[in-house]
Amino acid sequence: MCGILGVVAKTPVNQLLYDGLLVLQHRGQDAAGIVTAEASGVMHMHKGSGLVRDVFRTRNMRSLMGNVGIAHVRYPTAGSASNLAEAQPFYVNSPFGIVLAHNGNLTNHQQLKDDMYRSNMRHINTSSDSEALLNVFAYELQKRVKSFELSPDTVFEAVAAVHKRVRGAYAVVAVIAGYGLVAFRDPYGIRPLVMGVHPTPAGDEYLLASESVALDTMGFKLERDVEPGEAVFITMDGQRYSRQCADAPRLVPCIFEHVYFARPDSVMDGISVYEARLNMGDNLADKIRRVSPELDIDVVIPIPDTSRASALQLANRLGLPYREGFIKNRYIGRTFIMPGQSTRKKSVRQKLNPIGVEFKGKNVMLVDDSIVRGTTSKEIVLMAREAGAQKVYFASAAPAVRFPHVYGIDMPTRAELIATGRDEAQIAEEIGADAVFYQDLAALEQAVADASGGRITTFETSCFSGEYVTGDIDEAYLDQIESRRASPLSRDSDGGSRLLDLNIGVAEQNLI
Ligand SMILES: O=P(O)(O)OC[C@H]1O[C@H](OP(=O)(O)OP(=O)(O)O)[C@H](O)[C@@H]1O
Ligand SMILES: NC(=O)CC[C@H](N)C(=O)O
Ligand SMILES: [Mg+2]
Repeated sequence: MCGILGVVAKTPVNQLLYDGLLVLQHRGQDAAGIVTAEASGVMHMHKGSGLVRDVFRTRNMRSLMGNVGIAHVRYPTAGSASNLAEAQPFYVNSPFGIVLAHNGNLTNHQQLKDDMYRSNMRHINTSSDSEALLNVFAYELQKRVKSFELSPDTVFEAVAAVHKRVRGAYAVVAVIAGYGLVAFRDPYGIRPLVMGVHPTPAGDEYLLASESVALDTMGFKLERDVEPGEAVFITMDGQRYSRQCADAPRLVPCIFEHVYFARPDSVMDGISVYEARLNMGDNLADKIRRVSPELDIDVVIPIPDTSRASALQLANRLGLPYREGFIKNRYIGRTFIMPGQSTRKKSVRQKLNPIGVEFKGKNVMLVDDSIVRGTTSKEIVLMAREAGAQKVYFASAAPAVRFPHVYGIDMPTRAELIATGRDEAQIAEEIGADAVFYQDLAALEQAVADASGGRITTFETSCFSGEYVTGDIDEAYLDQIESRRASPLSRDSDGGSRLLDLNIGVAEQNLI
């Protein structure tokens, strides 16, 4: 998952975008970038590999001038990890000059890349699907612009054309130099995008973000979500226009945002992530009581951070004590979104350390939000036993992850998933637990639907169900992404910093 921001303000936006990226850091730790735009049309970019605080220095911030801008934190799903050439935003110089930041993953990006080259004579220089997306948008806009007068209608027609050509998940913010900010969301609204307003004496300012937490902390009031298929165009001087650009939009948001990705203090599509997680805890408790009414649990312990809300509620519902048995090193990032299995494995032990007294001689119920590769659960169960636990049960607030995720979460091969080819008893054995309990999919959907007040009942659940909402994913597609990933030339080895871009600042540590 990535985090995106787009802003049209009345004063310089460099600090606001930097601060906003810091609150979206949990959505991507691989690279970060900001582009600001001046009314004259001049744009400034700085991006680099690593965490937000490592990419931007004071001197870089000073060069980011302008009252309009976009920003991105990357967690790669296409192309390769730690490849500076794929850090976002991307830039293309025609028409007008456009920069774009994308959260999601396009399922037809190879096709798009070919079409761009063969039919539209546009060169895509990286393996990033987002660069392809930018070029599709630029091409469709160029086809429609007649002069230097760019009307909202033309922008919306270009977005409508993008919806027709592009498949998969995309929440997008872009700046058209000298004209304004464009934001749009795919016709299923798989990835989130919220819009906030900040009134000033000089007029309203607008901030679009992946999560509402960025609006809260920047002093913007959450106004609404960008609708699935909708595009919003805000001119440099703050005139706002919006239009539905998809033929058959239908909100089917990604349920994994609520399970793991988003911060609990965010509200997306009107759903409080925190409330959804509390409901998951309730439903998981009911399942445990139903399938193992005699289970002898002394204490419920969360695997920090993400499972805390669900674990707390599960303990309440079962009438059991809840204890913080693992202390998290706050300086280690999220392990699931780190590239490379060996880094992830090492990080679990660096990140979490048990408090002996909570384990010694006890039967513990460990609760996590999800078990994906099993990296965390295997280490944690072992740590609980080493700390003296008698029995170790493990509960997951999400169902077993059995299918690749193709819409912006990096879990593409079935071979990597611990649940592949194993039932619950075998998974328990694999992670060394006495028993494993998974949430049922219907109960997970119910938990999130309840948090929406019953307004939203369908979710993108493919990694649990194998049903892909965009309708273009079949066995052959999954086999193809799996074989590409398994090949020695894929991902990290794609390497090389083929950086062709706006005259930008690049974090210096990457210029070796
Ligand atoms: O089965 P796995 O492949 O290990 O993946 C699942 C684990 O990874 C995530 O934690 P992460 O450390 O990324 O973030 P958190 O601190 O927000 O829980 C998630 O919360 C699970 O704990
Ligand atoms: N996680 C995401 O949203 C990734 C965006 C884009 N597919 C990339 O790999 O850069
Ligand atoms: Mg975790």
